[in-house]
Amino acid sequence: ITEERRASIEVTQEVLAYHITAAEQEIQALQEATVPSAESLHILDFHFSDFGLPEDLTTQATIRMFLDLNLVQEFNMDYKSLCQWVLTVRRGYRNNVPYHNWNHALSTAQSMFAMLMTIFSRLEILALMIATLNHDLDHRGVSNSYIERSQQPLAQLYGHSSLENHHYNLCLFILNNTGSQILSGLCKEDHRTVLHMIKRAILATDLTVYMERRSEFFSLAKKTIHSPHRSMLMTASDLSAITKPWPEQKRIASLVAMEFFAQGDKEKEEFKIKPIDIMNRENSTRLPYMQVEYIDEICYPLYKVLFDTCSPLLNGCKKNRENWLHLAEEA
Ligand SMILES: CCCOc1ccc(S(=O)(=O)N2CCN(C)CC2)cc1-c1nc(CC)cc(=O)[nH]1
Ligand SMILES: [Zn+2]
Repeated sequence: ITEERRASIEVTQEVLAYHITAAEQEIQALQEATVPSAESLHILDFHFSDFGLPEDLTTQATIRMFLDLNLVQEFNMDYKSLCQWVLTVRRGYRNNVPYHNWNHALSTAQSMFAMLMTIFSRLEILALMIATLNHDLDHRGVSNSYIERSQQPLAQLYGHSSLENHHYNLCLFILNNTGSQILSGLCKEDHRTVLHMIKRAILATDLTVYMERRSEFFSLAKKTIHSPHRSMLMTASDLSAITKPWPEQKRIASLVAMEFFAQGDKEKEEFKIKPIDIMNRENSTRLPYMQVEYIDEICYPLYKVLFDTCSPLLNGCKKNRENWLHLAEEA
């Protein structure tokens, strides 16, 4: 695309980054709040759900994770900047999208937090906590293939993994924004390293990339089980809803279905095509069966190789397979 086209799209991103900057009084409220403990927020539990958690507690839970991972002290983060950064990241998600919203970002980060508190280098922990919170920023509730097929600006700018590149770019804008530069305390070397780790981690959440590379992971992971790829931890956190207690998994699956079917509707009316199976609302009776396939093809192999021991994530995933299979047989 032409230079001015690129520039105008980047300006739009800059304007967006400006608009999502948190307001002064909500920054102060968060700054002055007494942040509840990890125990009282249940954020160390693998079965954690943020369903029903009031908005301001979701931002306090994020602050709590950064505090308990000792990231604030160790990387000399200015506390007010951290508050503005969390609030701005939260505003970077669209609350009219059923699944890829702030709740999904927080639950992805909480899964990573629970895994980290129980496996890593300090810089990696910093990178992974920032990456999980920012990994779906400004998601539009449609897939990369939809964006590429409908020639949206993002596709012209990035070509592949358009969404993930956009999520990373916004993450970078917020980290560079005046007042939310939580990495300003790092030395040049660490700063460069952590940005590189964040980029790799966010780009790794593109499920098609995970599907392409997983044979490499699985063979490799066998030998180096103790240093799983950061990107595998990202996917394990991103998909962790499949490991949650059945009521939570059912609730989240219906949000995923809502978003997929909305895209299917858009494809029907805009492209006059029949959407792929999983986005076609006429197939909603096949949902339990699709979830069993999703678990068998994507989730189970991942949790199996990451946590060969019977971990809560692996067990949660196994249990939900049984639940979906039971529903699929009833249908
Ligand atoms: C619940 C509505 C149906 O949900 C699905 C249906 C099919 C498949 S799939 O494995 O066949 N596959 C995945 C890769 N795509 C490229 C092709 C389709 C996955 C899901 C699903 N995805 C997520 C992650 C967003 C969460 C979730 O709970 N379920
Ligand atoms: Zn995600």
